[in-house]
Amino acid sequence: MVTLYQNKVIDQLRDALKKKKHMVSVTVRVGQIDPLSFFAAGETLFHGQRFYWSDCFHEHTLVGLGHAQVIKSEEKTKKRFREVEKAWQQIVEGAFIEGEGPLMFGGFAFDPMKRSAEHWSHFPSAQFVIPKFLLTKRGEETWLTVNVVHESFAELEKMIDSLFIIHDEIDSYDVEVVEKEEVARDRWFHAVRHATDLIQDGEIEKVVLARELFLSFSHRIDRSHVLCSLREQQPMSYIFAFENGSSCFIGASPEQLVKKNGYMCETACLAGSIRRGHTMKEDEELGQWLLKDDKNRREHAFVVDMIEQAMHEICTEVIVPSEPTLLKMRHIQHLYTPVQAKIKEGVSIFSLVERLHPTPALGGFPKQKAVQTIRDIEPLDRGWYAAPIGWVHANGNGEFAVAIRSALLEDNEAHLFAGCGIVAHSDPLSEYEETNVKFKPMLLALEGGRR
Ligand SMILES: C=C(O[C@H]1C=CC=C(C(=O)O)[C@@H]1O)C(=O)O
Ligand SMILES: [Mg+2]
Repeated sequence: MVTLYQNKVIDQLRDALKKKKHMVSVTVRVGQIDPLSFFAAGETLFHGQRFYWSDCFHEHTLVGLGHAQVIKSEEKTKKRFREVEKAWQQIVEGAFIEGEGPLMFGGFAFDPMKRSAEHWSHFPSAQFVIPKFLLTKRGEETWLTVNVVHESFAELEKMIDSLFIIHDEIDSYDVEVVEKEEVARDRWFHAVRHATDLIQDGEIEKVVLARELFLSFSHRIDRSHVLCSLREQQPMSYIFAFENGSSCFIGASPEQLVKKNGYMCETACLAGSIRRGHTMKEDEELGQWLLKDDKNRREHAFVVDMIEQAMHEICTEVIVPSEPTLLKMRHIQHLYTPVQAKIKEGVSIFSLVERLHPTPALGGFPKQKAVQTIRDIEPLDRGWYAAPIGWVHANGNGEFAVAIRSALLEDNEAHLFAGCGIVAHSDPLSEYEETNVKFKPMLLALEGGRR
């Protein structure tokens, strides 16, 4: 099925390629296409090379298919942020751009110094991709960007045609859990007690400890179905998926790391949690309790203080509300303080990410000691969990979320991750319960249910 815009994109590409630049990026306006159908349309041709992103308002959605170029870093230090930035600048400088321009999507490992698990082997210290096909939906408008490095027209035409085959609604999904294991449960409890000892001895003030659930299912996990459930069930979260080889990192995170739009930037402090109530009255009472609870307010205050300080170093006009409010997701409510600022001249989105990661909502406080403590006592490899994931446009704008409430999928298996902020008066059992609530969004989406 060849439509008007498919012809248009091919014609524009034909002209653009005459410019003999390293990469050609052409964007055309297209009609209404559901981003998830587009993701599903890439299943055969681009399996292992797809990504999906939608922001927490579900107003800005990106779907990438295929790899025009890939930026990878195995650098174990902060240099990885600059390596990625440099490689991206070179690509943008060498590109011929017609229309919106290319963007890249990808993420970073939480702590490249602690890499051990085989299941994370497809996910390096940093990896970003410039897709061959990028669908962008903002509000009611949709664009298709085609990025070409070395591709024949015949191949391109074939690919484009295959992407516009209309897919039926993604319907219900029948899978059963055949195995469920709480990975290193006892060692996690031990780590929490160890952390509270360190805090009480004054060694450290806060540390976030994560645990892992391993699940295997009766059938291969269908990534489009999981995204569809997440999109339906978590309307206030960033929805993301990043395929790499046979693995896919996927999730629905309520936590923004940073957004840059020209000179303006936003970030958010999200820490301190309680479940949702069964009735409106109970929900309201739980929320009020959370707003006043000392232990949760401490967890939250570390994040606000660190982010405020980091922002003052690279921004001006930093606005931080004096009191947190509640951010209510389907299963959980959090203490939430949004932050806005004006970025100083020359500060890129990469420097913002480098400065902020990991905030005390994911690492702890002080930062270096917290990361070292996690490295020493947490019984798992976080891989890309709790690390920055997001996009950067050729114009320097971009947005990153913190990849929590997430899972790593391979075939019929899933590794789920959830953590909690440990402070002086943390009770191991309540922290354990808190992580159980944080597992729920992914569990529900994987099981395909509607609880
Ligand atoms: C580390 C996670 O959550 C963080 C974000 C919000 C609230 C948190 C908390 O209350 O402990 C955590 O700091 C996770 O979901 O895996
Ligand atoms: Mg907590």
